[in-house]
Amino acid sequence: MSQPKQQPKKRPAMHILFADDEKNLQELMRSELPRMGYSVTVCPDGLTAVAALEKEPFDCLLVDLNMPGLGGIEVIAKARELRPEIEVVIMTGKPTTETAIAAVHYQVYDYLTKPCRLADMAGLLGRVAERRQTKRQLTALQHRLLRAEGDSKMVGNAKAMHSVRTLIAKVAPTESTVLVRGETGCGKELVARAVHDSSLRADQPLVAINCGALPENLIESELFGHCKGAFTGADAARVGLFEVADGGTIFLDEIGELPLSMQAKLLRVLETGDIRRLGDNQTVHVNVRVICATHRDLEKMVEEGTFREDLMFRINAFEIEVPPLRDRVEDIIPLATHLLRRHRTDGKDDQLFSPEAIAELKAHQWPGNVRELANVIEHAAILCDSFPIDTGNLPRHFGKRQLRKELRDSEPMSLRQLEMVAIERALERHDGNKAAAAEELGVSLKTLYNKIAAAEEKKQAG
Ligand SMILES: Nc1ncnc2c1ncn2[C@@H]1O[C@H](COP(=O)(O)OP(=O)(O)OP(=O)(O)O)[C@@H](O)[C@H]1O
Repeated sequence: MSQPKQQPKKRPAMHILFADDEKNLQELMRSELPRMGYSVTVCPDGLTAVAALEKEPFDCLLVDLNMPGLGGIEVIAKARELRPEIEVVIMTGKPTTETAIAAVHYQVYDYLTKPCRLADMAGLLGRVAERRQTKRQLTALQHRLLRAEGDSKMVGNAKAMHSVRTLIAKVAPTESTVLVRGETGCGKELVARAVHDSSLRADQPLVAINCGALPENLIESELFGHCKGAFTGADAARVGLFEVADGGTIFLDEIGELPLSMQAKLLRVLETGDIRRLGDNQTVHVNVRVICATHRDLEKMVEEGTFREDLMFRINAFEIEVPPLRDRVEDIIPLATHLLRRHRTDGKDDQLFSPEAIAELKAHQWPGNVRELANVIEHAAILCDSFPIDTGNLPRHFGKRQLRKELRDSEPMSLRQLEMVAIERALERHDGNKAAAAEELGVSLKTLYNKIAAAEEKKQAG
């Protein structure tokens, strides 16, 4: 006969540490808290509570302030030290200013005045549990984001990136609006994050929005929010991203894609700091630092009448130009290694790519910059069973596409001429460094010298 399936044991919604010297309350909590769906450890005094905190983690500390020996505030101070993530709820007979100040200091979530009704306690603990759940979800989301987008670490030491790093360091601690320019996928958002992370607002939110990704009618409500009923479909009020970013930074990516009507509204907000939710006639003042980015030629757009000149002057007070990846060839392999680590942890850093794969990666022109490199590396990480990654693991036709396009667009050439084009390109990319060019081309330094000498001879002869 088959055994009836055992139901998996339901995990309690929270593990609570209850500390109070009143015996009848201890008994009550021992029976009532599990009935509310929580597990509980009951302690009769402060010292026992601290010992329990040292032994195991808890979600919530429910603590009486007036206990003999170690008082509630001391227990809370110790809890913050041992378990910084714990939520604290105070129980007190008569709240005083001192306890209120201590509560703020130790980030106490809320308090219950004794004698309290069980229903009030259940309501409060329900809110604490929700808060724990939200925090857990936030951590999970941050983890997913980290896997998808990587951390904010800027990899690469190429000379072309030195001025970018210097500019970030200079502008970050100021309140200046920053315009990050550069081709698509070259790391503009990463630069914006670096500015925010090194600024005085680093512990406040950085909110990013892609101005090109939303239809015109949605972007205003996304940026400034709306009231209930402001337009068809606005079933509930919504806070805009400027309000979410209050105290922090807003990153307006692809600012060049912002429709003209929105440009005027954005300019007003940048000048006054006042925003108005759609459908509202009240304004709200926000304190937000603005960083914009674009791959478009804003000056040309101004000439063509598609971008407001006054807005351009407002946002380009300080510019950072991120160089394309093809101008920092020496960063390609360190970047590829860094990007590969998003997917694979095995293999030694210096044995992840074969010399041929390295040559192909370095020779590619990377029109999609680091984002394109990230995609190529993700593809290779999936295909490669064991390291090193070889050319066969790179996407099909990778590297050849660019050459084919150049060949299509060029005059007819001999093979020797074609070889020289490749050599000249490699030398250009490596600032004339022949050893680096030879490595990229997959030939020895001697062969490279021979080929250059032969080409010179031919030129002089004819
Ligand atoms: N120097 C770098 N070091 C590490 N990772 C980088 C670097 N530059 C770019 N990346 C990574 O490449 C990807 C693209 O970068 P990012 O989104 O910052 O580019 P972007 O210029 O803002 O792109 P778009 O033009 O599409 O908005 C991201 O995953 C980012 O983490």
